[in-house]
Amino acid sequence: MTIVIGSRNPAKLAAVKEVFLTDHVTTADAPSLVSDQPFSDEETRQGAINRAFNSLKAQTGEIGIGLEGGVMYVDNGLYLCNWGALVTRHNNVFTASGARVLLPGEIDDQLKKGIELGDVMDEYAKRQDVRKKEGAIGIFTNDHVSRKEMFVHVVSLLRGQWEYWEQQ
Ligand SMILES: O=P(O)(O)OP(=O)(O)OP(=O)(O)OC[C@H]1O[C@@H](n2cnc3c(O)ncnc32)[C@H](O)[C@@H]1O
Ligand SMILES: [Mg+2]
Repeated sequence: MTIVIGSRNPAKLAAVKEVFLTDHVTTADAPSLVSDQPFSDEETRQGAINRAFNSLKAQTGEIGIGLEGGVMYVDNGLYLCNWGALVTRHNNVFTASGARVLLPGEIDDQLKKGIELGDVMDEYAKRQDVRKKEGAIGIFTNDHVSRKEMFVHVVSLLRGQWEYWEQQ
């Protein structure tokens, strides 16, 4: 079985390989068709769904997976939010979201200026490619949960739903 993932981000790729216990994962340039920095649950989820559909259009495979990172407000606090979508060749869609953590006000201020979280995090943490490694979630949880681990949970939720509804 070949899985197509709509991203070349290594944290996302590693999560899919770990959950599906396979190296038959190909990466595709799959547009999310939402903002580079989604700002709500709805927009982030839609980005994941679009990436999943577009990855199966770009390359042949049994399932397409889209993983999208975004942020959202709860009251006045800006939280990290992440969504995943799994699409089958019959166009059935399964979705799931990831853990949320609060981002500090100064990150919120930078994002309001239109800078992407990935770039803001490198500057804030004085590290490079945070988005491909521990992620903002790793920084703000003192490395207890990495971006890959967070996506492992999301992809497990996708795989489990797909098995429940289609593999029995
Ligand atoms: O190559 P793609 O798959 O697009 O990977 P990406 O790192 O850009 O990730 P997303 O598009 O899913 O996320 C949208 C933006 O939010 C950033 N982002 C989301 N979650 C993050 C995290 O945990 N740490 C750092 N940046 C994050 C990301 O770098 C982008 O600027
Ligand atoms: Mg991106």
